[in-house]
Amino acid sequence: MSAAVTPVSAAGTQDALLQASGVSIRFGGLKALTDFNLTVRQGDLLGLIGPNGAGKSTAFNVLTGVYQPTEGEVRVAGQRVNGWVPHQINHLGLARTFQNIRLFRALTALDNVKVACRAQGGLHPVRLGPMAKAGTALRNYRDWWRALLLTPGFQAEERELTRQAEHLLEVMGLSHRRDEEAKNLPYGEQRRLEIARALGTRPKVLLLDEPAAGMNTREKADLMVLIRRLRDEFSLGVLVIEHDMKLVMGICERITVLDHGETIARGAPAEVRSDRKVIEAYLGDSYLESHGGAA
Ligand SMILES: Nc1ncnc2c1ncn2[C@@H]1O[C@H](COP(=O)(O)OP(=O)(O)OP(=O)(O)O)[C@@H](O)[C@H]1O
Repeated sequence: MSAAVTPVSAAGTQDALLQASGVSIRFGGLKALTDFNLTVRQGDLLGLIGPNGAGKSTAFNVLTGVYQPTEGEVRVAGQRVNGWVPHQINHLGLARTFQNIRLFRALTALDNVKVACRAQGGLHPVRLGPMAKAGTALRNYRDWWRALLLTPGFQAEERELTRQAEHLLEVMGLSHRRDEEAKNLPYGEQRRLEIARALGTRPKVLLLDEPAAGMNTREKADLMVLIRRLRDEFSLGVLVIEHDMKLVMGICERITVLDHGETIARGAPAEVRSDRKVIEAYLGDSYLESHGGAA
């Protein structure tokens, strides 16, 4: 099914948690993403695939405020976020993991998640007026003293943050790593810790950039089950970039395929994997042969 056959529907935009409309971005002469459209709603489990350099990570970076679109619009929870920076967009309920793991390597697994849980309690300084900024500064000053004096209120908050972080470690199967430094965890567990940390910010939409990279077959199979469980348990919309076709085709209900920044196909896994353009640009005929032919 081609992208032209299934345009993004304008219907139901109110319940869209994340929406990209006509998003393009250029780096000098290179159009890294052209007229990109995507809608994520609660309960969605969507995939974004394509060959190396197709624009997948660029799409994530535009959606999360790392890059600003040259054209088009990004909305999170109905709010236009063009010009916003990543932590502001995160506060609206969008969290992500990275292709190259970005944990606080010298912090324990627990503290990595606690940092995220704590950050969610903060404000959006860039959007605040002078009065609100002064209020934030005062609050920071007060919090600094509370932490220094270990007031009962501070200790109660700490206990609650620890409880939340421990729960997320448990969900991600990492309780046994609670007090280990992130850098000492096996690669697959570091990837799961990144997801736990993203969940710490209490997102409504979770973007996973190659979550199975570097995992063995068993870990990938477990991850498939886990991603579905997270979607259901945390009432999320999930968007996954992944090169492992078994994983993408196995869990995603709809898939968008990019090539040279253009959306060349969009649809259910069965439609996408039998699309001639997708086979030519990405899957290759060997994929077809090993998966019993195409339409
Ligand atoms: N900051 C940047 N400046 C210049 N060019 C960039 C920048 N970021 C990405 N690009 C270019 O945009 C294109 C898309 O890159 P992107 O990383 O999004 O691809 P990808 O689909 O994620 O690839 P991969 O599967 O290898 O991660 C590439 O040609 C890349 O070199």
